[in-house]
Amino acid sequence: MYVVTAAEMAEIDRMASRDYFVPSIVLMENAGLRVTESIRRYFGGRVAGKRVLIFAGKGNNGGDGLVVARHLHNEGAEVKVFLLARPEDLRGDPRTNLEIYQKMGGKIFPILEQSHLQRADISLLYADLVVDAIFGTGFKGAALGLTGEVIKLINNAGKPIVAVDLPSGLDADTGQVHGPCIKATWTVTFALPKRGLVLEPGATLAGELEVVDIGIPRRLIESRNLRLRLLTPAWCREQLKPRDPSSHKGNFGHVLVVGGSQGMVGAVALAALGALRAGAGLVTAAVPRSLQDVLAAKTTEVMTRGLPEMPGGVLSREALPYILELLEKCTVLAIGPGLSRDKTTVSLVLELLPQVRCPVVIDADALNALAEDRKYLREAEKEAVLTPHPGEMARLIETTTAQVQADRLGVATRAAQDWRVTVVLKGARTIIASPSGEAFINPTGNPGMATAGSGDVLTGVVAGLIAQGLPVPVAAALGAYIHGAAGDYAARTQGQQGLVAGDLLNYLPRVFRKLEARTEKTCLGKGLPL
Ligand SMILES: NC(=O)C1=CN([C@@H]2O[C@H](COP(=O)(O)OP(=O)(O)OC[C@H]3O[C@@H](n4cnc5c(N)ncnc54)[C@H](O)[C@@H]3O)[C@@H](O)[C@H]2O)[C@H](O)CC1
Ligand SMILES: [K+]
Repeated sequence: MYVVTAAEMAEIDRMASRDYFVPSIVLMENAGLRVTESIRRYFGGRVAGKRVLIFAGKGNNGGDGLVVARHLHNEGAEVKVFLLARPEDLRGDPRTNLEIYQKMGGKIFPILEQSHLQRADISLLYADLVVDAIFGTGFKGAALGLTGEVIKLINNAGKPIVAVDLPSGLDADTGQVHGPCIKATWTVTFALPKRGLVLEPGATLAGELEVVDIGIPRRLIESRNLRLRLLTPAWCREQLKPRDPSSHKGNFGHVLVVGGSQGMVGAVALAALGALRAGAGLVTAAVPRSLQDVLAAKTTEVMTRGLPEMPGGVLSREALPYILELLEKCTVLAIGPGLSRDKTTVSLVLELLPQVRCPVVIDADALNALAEDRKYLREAEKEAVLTPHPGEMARLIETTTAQVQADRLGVATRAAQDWRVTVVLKGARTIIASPSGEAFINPTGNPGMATAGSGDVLTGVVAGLIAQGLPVPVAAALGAYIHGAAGDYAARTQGQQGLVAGDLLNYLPRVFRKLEARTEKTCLGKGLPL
């Protein structure tokens, strides 16, 4: 499902009217009807007698709200519209809908000064539902003054809130807030999700996300060369091909995992088992020689190799020829889990990577090695996936973690295009950016996954999918979705607090089964329904 900026949505809106002759008031009517339908479902099919407050701004978002008011009024709901503008300030479609609603006897209450807040406050006490139609994609900056007061009043009333198109106060493009913002129970957004609805904190402020069709021609949307998508079960299912009955393990690739150091062999085990759980045919894990037996004991199905090491149990430069020889039989390399930041290991990584001829997944301490010398990133021809968390990303681009988090999408897409790699910027709503400029936002995952080893499992899953022949950016996006969905599954079954990385390995097969079963309805924002 494509995700758009406010400007992209406005352009699509304009073209729907200008080039496809869809009158804007028809789009507004459809938008209002879809919100009304959602509200009717929320009330179990009947709105008669329900007390619904609609807070409307002066723009088209407010216009949508007036359409909702009209239909709910017609169906017998007790509707009050609080208008955050003078009626004469409304123009065009919003004005038309205001006049229709008033003509039908609908009630309008102005909120133009502090004294008007009291009536709103009292009405909120008795409300069954609040409709937020104050601001949509036209919002900029921060909701100050009276408007900010109204948003806080609504949030503090403790009533269910449905946001029209966007929670008011949210930046439609970044998902950031710079002032008061509606905390919606759910959001009904039109045509396509806006970026701010699928990036934190916007994704949380939006509540459950419902994307509704308002009659914008599909051909128009497809003609827009949109580059950002929200990962959905439907998209993931399309990437998973059923297995040929005559397949054998050689058909599903061979992953080589290189990593480990004294005290950090578990990371390699998690990555190697993640690759197997993702469906790789064979997995070899190569670690410092003194750790090989420990690793073998932890990973029955994984082939293990001991490599030359330094005192203290880190890989030495002598490991290079051994790794290159192992790579001759492998389809993909995953390097980094548990490697350590020892300077010998750093020089090994920097010498090895330019010689790797197969796709490579670079994680953890291998990323930190690249932060010491970006020559490989800048110059080498490669098929690589980098899987940094925000701190590793900050080191790679020599900035702060806060700056990475302030523009996750921009940072990931720029790095992917500058270095011609696929970047998986981990964190809430992982971003997957490809060298071609295409990007994905992953809606699955939860804070329970902020636990040691979770990233190692992801590294293995991505490598395991590449091993089976998926294009590198697709494997990275699919891997992120499935990894997060396994975490959602685990959290729903056993809670977030006690979740450990090994649990993800146990839930991966169930996520694949649900996707393969092709029975899942498409859902947004909350991973796979269970
Ligand atoms: N295809 C579609 O998606 C359709 C969308 N519709 C709705 O239209 C809005 C966008 O409408 P627009 O008039 O451009 O903007 P808003 O309604 O969001 O109103 C903004 C309004 O408020 C003023 N404003 C902006 N920032 C601030 C601020 N910080 N403080 C105070 N006031 C502010 C600004 O001047 C505008 O006047 C979209 O979200 C949908 O709900 C169509 O109805 C149907 C098709
Ligand atoms: K709104």
